[in-house]
Amino acid sequence: MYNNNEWSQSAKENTRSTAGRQNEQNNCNQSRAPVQGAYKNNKQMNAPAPRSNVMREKTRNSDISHSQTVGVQGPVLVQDTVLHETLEDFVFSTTLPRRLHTKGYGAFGYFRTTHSMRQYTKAGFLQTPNQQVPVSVRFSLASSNLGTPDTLRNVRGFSTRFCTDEGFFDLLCNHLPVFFIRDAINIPDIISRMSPSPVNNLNDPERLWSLFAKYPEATNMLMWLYSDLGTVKSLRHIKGYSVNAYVWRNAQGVRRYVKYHWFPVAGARHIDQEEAERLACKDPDIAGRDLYDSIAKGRAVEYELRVQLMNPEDAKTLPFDPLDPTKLWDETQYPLLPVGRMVLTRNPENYAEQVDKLAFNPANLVPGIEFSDDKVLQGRTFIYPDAQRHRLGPDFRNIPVNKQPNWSPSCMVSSGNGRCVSGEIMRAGIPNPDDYTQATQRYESFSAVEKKNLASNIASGLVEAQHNTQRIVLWHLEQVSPALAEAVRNQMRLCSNTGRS
Ligand code: HEM
Repeated sequence: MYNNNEWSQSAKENTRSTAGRQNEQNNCNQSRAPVQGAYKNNKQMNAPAPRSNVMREKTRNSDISHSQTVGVQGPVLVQDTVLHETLEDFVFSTTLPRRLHTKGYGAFGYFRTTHSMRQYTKAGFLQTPNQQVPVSVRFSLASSNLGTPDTLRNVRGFSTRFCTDEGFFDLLCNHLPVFFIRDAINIPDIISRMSPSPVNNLNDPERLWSLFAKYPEATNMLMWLYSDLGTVKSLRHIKGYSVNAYVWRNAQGVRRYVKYHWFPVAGARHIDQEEAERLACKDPDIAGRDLYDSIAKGRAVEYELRVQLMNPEDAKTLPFDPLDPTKLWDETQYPLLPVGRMVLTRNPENYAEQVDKLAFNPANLVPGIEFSDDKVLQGRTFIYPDAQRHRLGPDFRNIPVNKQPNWSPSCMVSSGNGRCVSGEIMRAGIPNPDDYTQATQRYESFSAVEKKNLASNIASGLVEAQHNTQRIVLWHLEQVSPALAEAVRNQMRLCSNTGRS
């Protein structure tokens, strides 16, 4: 039990500890944040009073586990600033959730360059083998709320902050290599179709499947998301893809397009829909727990970084637009070059401060790494800090986990300096959309079991959509492969007959 003096002393210590904790929680300094002291004080403050003291303390003004009242049962005084502060602290203790990628988990460690990339980029941390920089990583579920089960069909986010001598380089990746659309202006529409109905807040298959009906360019993503790669139980076993192409520029000013790929050293693994649904009931946080427990047991979680590089001139001869994020680059034509290895060794000690407040931004680049003209990436360049101003406040860059020494807007890397670009201003689609070729290649690469699962995964959702939406989606599938469309139709009949979806 605290008397007044003890309490105010404790409160002061607590405030000090919190400030200290924040300062020490710049994830990049890799020190273990000494947070225990702060928690201990919190625990002491919240600990129930020993029973023998309760009656005696009831009559005292110093008992901060009770509101200030007139008499024992009397009304609570508005002047009770202790009560007011306590409740305000509680109400304002959380930040707003992310608009996308809401549910997530964090881990920290380091990235070591294994192969010099000097030939391709002047980025300081990629010049010499064995250079090492601290990293912060957040894994997430793209379309989620805080209660979304980890295993359900979804895109997983895989964001890494490299804390380099030249500033933060944020590499935001997804676990699937292609995206739904090729122009950022369509994002609000597709996110709204993936979200619960505004009428009743329930998931509505018609909304989701109307997305695949409306956007033919999403057909390639459909092949990836509705294969068993869309269901995952361990983040230690996912790949990561930048999806968008960026630009690397070397010291001589030569520009190359680059796509990033993470490979889990423990191997890539996924599960099927049935297993995903079973695990969603058993442990909705299974992927986060698996990550945390592995690191807590001292088992490092590792990924290898590789890149594909392309001469921008190739865009003139390729059958598709290499800056279209609904497309992959052929790995035989653009081989994966090893760059380095990331090792995650440390769990967060305070998720709210160290992970939730991380403000990843595809515009956090370092000299030698720039944007390409990919229309989705260009749309992303300013919306992340806008979202973070709203979510974390206008001072989000000064939150310890986001703070870079001597940062000012002039530290941002502006892409494309020196390029000469001209043309008529317009709103137009790309000349070579080619929405189905890669989807067909993907489908043809599947084994018999993978083809069967894809058809049944699509059918179990599509069967719930309206007839016209089903008709259009089946038409897109027909363009991919008549055999796939037929398999989905058969599965849908089966679902309707058995009343199972
Ligand atoms: C125009 C298209 C897109 C828009 C408008 C958009 C917007 C956003 C926004 C607003 C957030 C939340 C930011 C925050 O509050 O901190 C977010 C998070 C994220 N986005 Fe995007 N996004 C787009 C496309 C993509 C693509 C193509 C990728 C693929 C790599 C991607 C990967 C991520 C990841 C991994 C996160 C989670 C970051 C974290 O863990 O904090 N996004 N996005």
